[in-house]
Amino acid sequence: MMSTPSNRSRWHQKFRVAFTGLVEAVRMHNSFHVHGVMAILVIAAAITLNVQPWQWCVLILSIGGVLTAELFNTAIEELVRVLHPDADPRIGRVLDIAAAAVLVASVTAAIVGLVIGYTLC
Ligand SMILES: Nc1ncnc2c1ncn2[C@@H]1O[C@H](COP(=O)(O)OP(=O)(O)OP(=O)(O)O)[C@@H](O)[C@H]1O
Repeated sequence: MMSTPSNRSRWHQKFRVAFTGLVEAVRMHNSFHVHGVMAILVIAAAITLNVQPWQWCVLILSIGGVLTAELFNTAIEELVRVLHPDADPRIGRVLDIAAAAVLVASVTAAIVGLVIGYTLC
């Protein structure tokens, strides 16, 4: 299919709103700073240990998984703040489950990093 100027501007708009969302999430939530520092440390270790291309892929997928989980968690938190700012145990459960998704992604990523690090030492 031909890429028309209107298609291109629609895609440009999609990238623009997604990038704006990313910047907003990082600006408003400190958790991203922690994940960012961890990601930089992992990338620095991977460069120092001269990891294989497939190991790079696994590490990048793990980092992406954590950041994606944190973005969904942040989106749910922001939605709750707008739609239901009052305390409610049912809302609390939803937020706890979203936080659990970040925990699972982070622990999995840490195990992946440890396994790759162990095989290289
Ligand atoms: N409206 C609410 N009703 C019930 N419990 C809530 C509500 N808002 C927050 N909580 C409880 O507080 C916990 C922390 O929620 P909060 O949205 O403050 O995340 P946070 O600690 O600020 O996370 P982050 O650092 O990612 O912003 C939730 O997991 C939930 O248990």
